[in-house]
Amino acid sequence: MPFQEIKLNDGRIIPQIGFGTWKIPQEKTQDNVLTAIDVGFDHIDTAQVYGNELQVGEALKETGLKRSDIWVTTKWSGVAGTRPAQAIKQSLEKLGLSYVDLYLIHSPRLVRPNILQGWEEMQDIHKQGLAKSIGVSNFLVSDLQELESAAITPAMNQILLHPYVYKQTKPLLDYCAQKDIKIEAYSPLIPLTTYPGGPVDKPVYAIAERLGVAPEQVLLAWIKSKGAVILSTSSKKDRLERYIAVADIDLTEEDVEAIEAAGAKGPGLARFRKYVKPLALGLAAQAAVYVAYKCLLA
Ligand SMILES: NC(=O)c1ccc[n+]([C@@H]2O[C@H](COP(=O)([O-])OP(=O)(O)OC[C@H]3O[C@@H](n4cnc5c(N)ncnc54)[C@H](O)[C@@H]3O)[C@@H](O)[C@H]2O)c1
Ligand SMILES: OCCc1c[nH]c2ccccc12
Repeated sequence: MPFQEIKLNDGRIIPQIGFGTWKIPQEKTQDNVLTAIDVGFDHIDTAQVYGNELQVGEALKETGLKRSDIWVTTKWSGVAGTRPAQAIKQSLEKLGLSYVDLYLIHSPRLVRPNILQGWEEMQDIHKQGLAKSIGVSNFLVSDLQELESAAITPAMNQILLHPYVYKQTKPLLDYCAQKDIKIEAYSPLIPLTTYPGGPVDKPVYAIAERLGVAPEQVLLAWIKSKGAVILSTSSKKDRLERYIAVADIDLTEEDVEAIEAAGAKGPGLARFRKYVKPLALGLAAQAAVYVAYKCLLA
């Protein structure tokens, strides 16, 4: 099955595979983005904190693509204490765009404990037309529940998704499906990049051999089977071509189940999740403020 047209809850259609730009050095970003577009990517994912929006913008300018032919996502990351209203203007300036397709709150840490208030700032950006769609990233069910009374339901939750975290993430996936919040899967290749030799390798390599494809393609096809948007990256053209070719790779139900059964035997969320829990320093600071307050009252 080719990549699906994923329809967001605001009616817009997002391409199912996107090229991620995290950790790409500024001096390589323009070239890497041009290569990605050259092999067929029409969706680029960046963020305020990646520090390469200017170079993404240069690449977009160089392609001469019509604005409607490319999907651009960026994120408010709270760099230098910026709030969304200021951050989006800076991002658009760097990207050389008048709007982004999708604007995300990069982490719930940026808006806790006043999640709804932070989201209302995103709604203002949407109202002004600076972002055609708005969403969140790394949000838990408890974070999303805070937004149930909001005027706009987030269109997207961009999250860590790979077979080692699937079972524990399933309640979040189910909640998002129920609220029509679509999922973007980041770091889908972690079983190969960070945890090679783990239990998922066996089914992934066996399926890859049977289908005559590469193991990374099997992992991306597994994400595709979940109806999520795939975010991946590489500086290598041949790898990017393989990612795009996942459009033509379909796993059987047995393949999907074998990958998930092996994933459930792996290390789970505690090993891989980074951008969700409150910062340890934040908690320590909160505790210190509380103690100081109690001392003042005493
Ligand atoms: N919202 C967030 O908090 C968040 C967090 C992480 C990533 N992201 C986004 O998602 C994008 C993709 O994330 P990622 O870079 O972690 O993705 P990923 O898991 O797809 O890893 C990509 C890496 O895997 C390597 N790779 C490909 N095939 C391989 C193989 N067979 N063996 C070993 N390595 C192989 C590639 O060369 C590349 O370096 C990012 O660039 C960013 O845009 C967002
Ligand atoms: O998106 C990639 C991971 C990441 C890098 N810096 C961050 C700041 C906030 C949330 C996530 C990230």
